[in-house]
Amino acid sequence: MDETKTQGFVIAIDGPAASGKGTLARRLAAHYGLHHLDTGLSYRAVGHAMLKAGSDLSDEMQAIATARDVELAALDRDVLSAHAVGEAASKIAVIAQVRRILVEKQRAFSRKLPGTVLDGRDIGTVVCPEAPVKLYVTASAEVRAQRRYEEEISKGIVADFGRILADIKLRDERDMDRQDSPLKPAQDAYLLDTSKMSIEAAFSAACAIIDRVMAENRI
Ligand SMILES: Nc1ncnc2c1ncn2[C@@H]1O[C@H](COP(=O)(O)OP(=O)(O)OP(=O)(O)O)[C@@H](O)[C@H]1O
Ligand SMILES: Nc1ccn([C@@H]2O[C@H](COP(=O)(O)O)[C@@H](O)[C@H]2O)c(=O)n1
Repeated sequence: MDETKTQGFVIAIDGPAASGKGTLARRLAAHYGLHHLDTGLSYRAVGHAMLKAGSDLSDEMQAIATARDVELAALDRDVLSAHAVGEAASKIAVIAQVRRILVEKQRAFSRKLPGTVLDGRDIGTVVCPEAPVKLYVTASAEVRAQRRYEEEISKGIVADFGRILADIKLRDERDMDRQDSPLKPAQDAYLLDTSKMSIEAAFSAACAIIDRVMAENRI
């Protein structure tokens, strides 16, 4: 990585819920020595604060004010990982002004040197459309539900596969069908269907793409 550059190298990763984009983003950031931001946590922070305050999730003014207070450096994965918080996040994520506020903060983060990995739903399309590497990570709804089910079981949570699958399908619908910044692959994104790939295989496939782009662009 060239440390004299003023614009960092950005890897943009998008994909639906439980597709493995966060796992991949963290591994890639560690491997390439880049900063990582899970942008889903910023939407979760708004949802969490609204739930905690007992606010109606459709109260746009309250959601907008809450989004202004979000500090990316203070996002706590453990606090924000609850299922109900994810649901709340996807509801407030349809509010255009909330998105504008969070996207500005995410863009500022993306400029960190020597570079960044951001994962979310609109990184390649809206937050960092100029990113030299865009990955769209996906897997079938059934595979994603199975992974989430195993994750919950491993944490000692009583899990119900049917409920998880139904929630994943509902979340996909909400994220893909919203008017503002719907989840979709950027035109120049590399598609990574990990339905039949291990975490290791997905990581190797992503590295092969990134190494090629870096070599082509002499990065
Ligand atoms: N290729 C894979 N094979 C098997 N399990 C995987 C794979 N990728 C990720 N997982 C597991 O699937 C679960 C979901 O992965 P992860 O949290 O990275 O998804 P995500 O897309 O970031 O989800 P969300 O958008 O809901 O935050 C985790 O338990 C993770 O360990
Ligand atoms: N760039 C993003 C990231 C997330 N969202 C919304 O937040 C919800 C929670 O995200 P997780 O990745 O933590 O599951 C998600 O369902 C989206 O509605 C978003 O809109 N844009």
